[in-house]
Amino acid sequence: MEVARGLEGVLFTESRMCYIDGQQGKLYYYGIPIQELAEKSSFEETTFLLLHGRLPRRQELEEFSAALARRRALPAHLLESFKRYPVSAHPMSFLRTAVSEFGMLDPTEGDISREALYEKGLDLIAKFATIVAANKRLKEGKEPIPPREDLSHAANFLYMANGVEPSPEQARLMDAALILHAEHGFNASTFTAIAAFSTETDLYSAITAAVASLKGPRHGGANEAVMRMIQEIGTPERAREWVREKLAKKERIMGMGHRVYKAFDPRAGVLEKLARLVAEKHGHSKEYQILKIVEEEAGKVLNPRGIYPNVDFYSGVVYSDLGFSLEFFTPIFAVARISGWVGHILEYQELDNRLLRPGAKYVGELDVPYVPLEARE
Ligand SMILES: CC(=O)SCCNC(=O)CCNC(=O)[C@H](O)C(C)(C)COP(=O)(O)OP(=O)(O)OC[C@H]1O[C@@H](n2cnc3c(N)ncnc32)[C@H](O)[C@@H]1OP(=O)(O)O
Ligand SMILES: O=C([O-])CC(=O)C(=O)O
Repeated sequence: MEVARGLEGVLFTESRMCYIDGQQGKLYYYGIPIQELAEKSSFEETTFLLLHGRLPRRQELEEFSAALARRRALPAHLLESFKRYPVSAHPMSFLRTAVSEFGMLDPTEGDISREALYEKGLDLIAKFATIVAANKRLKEGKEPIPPREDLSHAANFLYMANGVEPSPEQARLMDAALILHAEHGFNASTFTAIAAFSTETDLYSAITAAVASLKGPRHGGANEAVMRMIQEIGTPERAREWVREKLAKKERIMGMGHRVYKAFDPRAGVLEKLARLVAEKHGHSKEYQILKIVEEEAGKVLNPRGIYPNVDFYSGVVYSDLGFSLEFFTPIFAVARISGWVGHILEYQELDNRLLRPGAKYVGELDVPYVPLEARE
């Protein structure tokens, strides 16, 4: 049997949730093009789609949105614990620990019946935003702000994070970003969640594992790395030379390249437009200009090899504009992706539900004699 390095090209299950055409740069959630969802949908509606496989009717959407809103507040015990987490911790470590601790507070933690999974999933989807916003406030030396039920998920997230009600335009930007990041097939973190869940572990454990996987700079952590790259480059004038030097040293340009897309990631296309909008309107033009030059200069070498900007390339410019420092970029990704993780766990349990256990080609020796300790060289 051939080794599929990095599991590339391996199909391990079926799914209806997401279709990616990597050659054409197209993405669909349950068959709906991502651009349409980003423009017309809301995080709540897209989450309903990911959990139910279809768009909600008006009343269903109202009830679903209200159910999420009711679940936003965190238990007092968890809020107290947050104050004892190290302030210096990375927000992804904070989130990973918070999800794990939240699981310990659930007396029915291990119930993985479909109904329980759905309810616990809704709880996590609602609470991720509250956890990340509370962490932001604590890092800023301020008290966490309790959620409001009268705001949309995106608007309430910004309200809790920044302490002021966002403008409709800001809420719309956050909504679009959350929709764009909500789902992407069997990326590393979703696969991690499924691998964990396939052992019939509890939902919190599977999601804790997924958060841990998203943190890595080859995956969700790349959005933070892109902003660090912008800071290192410093000025648009330096960008071309920086890229040439980087590529000459065979180093990677963060936010570019993808296992599946060999064309422009359609999400990066939408985010580029949003980043341009905030650059023109609100003065993040330096960051945006640097990215445009990096995209062009690196593209000369990388585009012919099928390497283009991915979802993590332009998102940070939008998040900065919404008041977040770079350490919070990956947690914002998680606030969105939790919907995809929960959706996939529900789907996997229904469609497949088999233990994941790949193999490796053995390349070691056999029947190696056991040498007693005294006799070893
Ligand atoms: C939400 C997301 O997870 S999107 C991805 C976020 N990650 C990043 O932006 C990090 C930068 N990108 C990368 O590291 C890669 O493109 C990955 C890990 C995302 C996907 O790569 P893979 O499909 O596994 O390809 P692999 O790592 O084998 O690279 C193939 C070749 O392309 C090159 N390459 C891939 N990405 C880049 C890049 N960003 N810059 C420069 N070269 C690159 C590699 O150096 C390698 O070259 P070689 O064949 O000469 O050794
Ligand atoms: O699909 C992947 O491998 C990574 C990605 O873009 C995502 O998780 O959004």
